[in-house]
Amino acid sequence: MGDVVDPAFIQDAEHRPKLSITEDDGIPSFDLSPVDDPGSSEYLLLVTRIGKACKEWGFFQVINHGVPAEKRARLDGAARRFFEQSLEEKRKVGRDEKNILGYYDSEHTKNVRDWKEVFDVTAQEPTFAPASHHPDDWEVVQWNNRWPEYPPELREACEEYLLEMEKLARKLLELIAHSLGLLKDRFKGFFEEQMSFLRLNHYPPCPVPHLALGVGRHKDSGALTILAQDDVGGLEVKRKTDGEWVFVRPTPNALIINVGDIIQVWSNERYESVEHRVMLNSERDRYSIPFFYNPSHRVMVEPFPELVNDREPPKYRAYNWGKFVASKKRSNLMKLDVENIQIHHFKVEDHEKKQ
Ligand SMILES: O=C(O)CCC(=O)C(=O)O
Ligand SMILES: [Fe+2]
Repeated sequence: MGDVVDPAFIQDAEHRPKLSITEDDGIPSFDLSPVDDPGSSEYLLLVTRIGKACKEWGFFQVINHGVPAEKRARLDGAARRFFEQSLEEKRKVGRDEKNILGYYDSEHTKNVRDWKEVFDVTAQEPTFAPASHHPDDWEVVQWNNRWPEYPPELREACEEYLLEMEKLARKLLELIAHSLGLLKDRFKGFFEEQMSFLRLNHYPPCPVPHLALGVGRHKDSGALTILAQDDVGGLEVKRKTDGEWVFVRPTPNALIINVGDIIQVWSNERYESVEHRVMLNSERDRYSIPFFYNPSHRVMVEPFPELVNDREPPKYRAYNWGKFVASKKRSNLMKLDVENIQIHHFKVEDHEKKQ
């Protein structure tokens, strides 16, 4: 990315990272092996702990999650080989307005450019999505994956890893449903015709890690994210108790889970989607692979009636997931100088609530 740093990458002073890192015990960590034995006391304990972590942190880490290490290693290797190529090669599978998937290197978060390059792969081929953000336009388009010639194993590595991610996401949502007192399969129907996707992230070394970020502070807008990070580290989570940015120490083969905005709305804010960001460093390349578990574009996202009552009326109005994504993509692509669409735009204000 050159020696002279493009000002587009520079964060406002208040959002710049502190390079000395804050570590407390960090986000909670769980062994997921009891998941295959529902009804056992270990399973119930896990449900309680996951509920607590979702409430207190919005983030947790899991080990013994059932995703085979060799599948992760294979994808990691393929991702590194893909990003090693020249920009010209990578741009052959570059994203544009029509083709939303594939490679790009100029994402902005809150209008500051992220120091990273990515390759996006959809979980369901094809993925159906609204053609536009216009509320009256119900035309649906298809998103298809773009596969580069090199490395040839990338496609299969993504496809087999995606199946593992879906399996794990379903299990995690069952645990989360239990923890909210909902039926185990309460979330399931929303993910038929899902809009989930896998993102391969590469953060090159940065000459100004004190001024720029790999990903600026943000919340994930989908339901659930499952993140694999390498051993370099850089992810920071905003601690709910005091707003401090807390470093997420890399743990070999662990996966990091966070609840997204959709779970915040579904749960009527019992659980909150938490801000996070990615710090850079001047020496090492960092790679990470988030899987974003997203429902069908048809889904109207709103608080579950089971979690709403007279004392806790719905905190959000229903919104359509597909249109939400379409509005977000539009403002990202056009770099509109307005705030991106956010769930708080659907928030029921206090004065609108029934007394
Ligand atoms: O790379 C990471 O550790 C996190 C990336 C992330 O938060 C995102 O892509 O939404
Ligand atoms: Fe994120």
